[in-house]
Amino acid sequence: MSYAVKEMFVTLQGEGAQTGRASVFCRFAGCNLWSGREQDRATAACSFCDTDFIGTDGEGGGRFETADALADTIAACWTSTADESGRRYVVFTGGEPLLQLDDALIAAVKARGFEIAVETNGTIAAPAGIDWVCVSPKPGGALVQTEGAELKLVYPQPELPPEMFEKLSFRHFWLQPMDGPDRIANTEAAVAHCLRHPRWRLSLQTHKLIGIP
Ligand SMILES: C[S@@+](CC[C@H](N)C(=O)[O-])C[C@H]1O[C@@H](n2cnc3c(N)ncnc32)[C@H](O)[C@@H]1O
Ligand SMILES: Nc1nc2[nH]cc(C(=O)O)c2c(=O)[nH]1
Ligand code: SF4
Ligand SMILES: [Mg+2]
Repeated sequence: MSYAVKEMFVTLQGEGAQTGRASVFCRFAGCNLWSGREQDRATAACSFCDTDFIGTDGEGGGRFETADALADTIAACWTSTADESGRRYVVFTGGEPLLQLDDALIAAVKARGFEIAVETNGTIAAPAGIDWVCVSPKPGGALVQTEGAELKLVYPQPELPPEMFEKLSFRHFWLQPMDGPDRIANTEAAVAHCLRHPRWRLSLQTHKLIGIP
């Protein structure tokens, strides 16, 4: 199958337990919970998205006809900045990456020495072979992927109180303040929740704080 990639770049993972880690970000085009058009935002299943994932016109984006072609581009992206001491790491995100990430692409990036992470809304089961699954539940999408490395709940979402998720099989439980007009109040509320409920830790979008992608 072919793959539609909005953009690809090297940066530090900004969120969750892998914060600070050098990563290739491969952002797939398209999502199952929002069209990506502003006129559809209010009625979308996920309405607070901070990302442009429409099309393939971003930096490093494009259409890739084969898994090998995309994996070669990911590997070239890594070597454009990192030395070859190993620790190759690719984060598949989007949009919703599990609409496109398949066994062939997993095998192709693994063959090039990458550890694989995915950022998903949890509405599609993750294929085998992903090393780090981060699930971020959304109100308009039934949760199918109920285990993984970390659950990162954007906070607050009145329909999704943190208690709903505490029994699920994740190693880390994060509250990430919802960015947007209420970011400061949302951050205060997330801090207050983490203080009262120590199972939850605060995840800040550190890349935004320091102005990197
Ligand atoms: C753009 S999404 C793409 C991956 C996938 N569709 C998902 O929702 O997890 C990447 C991460 O950003 C988070 N995110 C999106 N909009 C946000 C916002 N306004 N404030 C904080 N986090 C946000 C998502 O919850 C997810 O953890
Ligand atoms: N630096 C950085 N870290 C991130 N972690 C998750 C992101 C995403 O949009 O999926 C993201 C992103 O867009 N940039
Ligand atoms: S599910 Fe993820 S990519 Fe899709 S609209 Fe929501 S935050 Fe954005
Ligand atoms: Mg982002």
